[in-house]
Amino acid sequence: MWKAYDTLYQAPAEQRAIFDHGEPFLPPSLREKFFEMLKSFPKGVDLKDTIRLHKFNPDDEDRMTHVPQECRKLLCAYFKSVRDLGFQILETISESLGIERDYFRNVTGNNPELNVSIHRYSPYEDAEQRMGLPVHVDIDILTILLQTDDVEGLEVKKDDRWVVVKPVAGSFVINLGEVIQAITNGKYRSVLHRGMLNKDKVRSSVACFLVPTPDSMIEPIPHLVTEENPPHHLIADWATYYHHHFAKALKL
Ligand SMILES: O=C(O)CCC(=O)C(=O)O
Ligand SMILES: [Fe+2]
Repeated sequence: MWKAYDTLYQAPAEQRAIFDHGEPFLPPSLREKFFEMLKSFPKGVDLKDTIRLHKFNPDDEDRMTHVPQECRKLLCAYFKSVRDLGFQILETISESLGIERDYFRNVTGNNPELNVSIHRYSPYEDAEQRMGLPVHVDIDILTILLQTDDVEGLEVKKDDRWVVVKPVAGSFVINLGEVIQAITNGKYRSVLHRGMLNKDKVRSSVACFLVPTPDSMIEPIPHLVTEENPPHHLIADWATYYHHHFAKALKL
């Protein structure tokens, strides 16, 4: 994957403009408001560059003519494996809940498409302004994250403290997204996290997001809803849920 990363980042601006979705994966109606909000973010935000592949279907290599030819095969092979790993983890979670193995995959529309964020965090001296990616939870089903082996930066909130997720060579970080939390009615929780800059090294990460199809209903598994534990989240199709999430985040 790192070879493909280099190819993507070395691509000339005109070519990058074609394959890079550019802005975050937002509902179109909220884009303007989001960009306004971005202006108020701390300076450190400018020190992260992100290439975004939106609705990336690794089964569709032949139709991927916008992606640099030299890394097309590699990207498809990598994201196919990563998607499979994600589906396997979902099956394991299903087993732990006593539901059919392919429950999550089915209720989220069996989506072959992924969203991908390929981050490059530049080094930054000023310790006060080190954040590259602001605090958030992933608004997807599940995220499979590859990070540079030897540079720390990812932090998760645990018991009101920020804890560094130390890179382990040859491993992925798995983040549960808000969709898992909604479907399991809080039994599995998504975690607050952020991406910090390093004082003297570049840090890179590749986040692969499993997402529902727009018309999938996001609703809790019936046996996880009780009188004491009513539904925690909005029950709606994914397009509505997604819009609602960002509207709330942007305080609309
Ligand atoms: O760079 C990282 O380690 C975090 C990336 C991330 O959280 C995201 O893209 O949602
Ligand atoms: Fe994230």
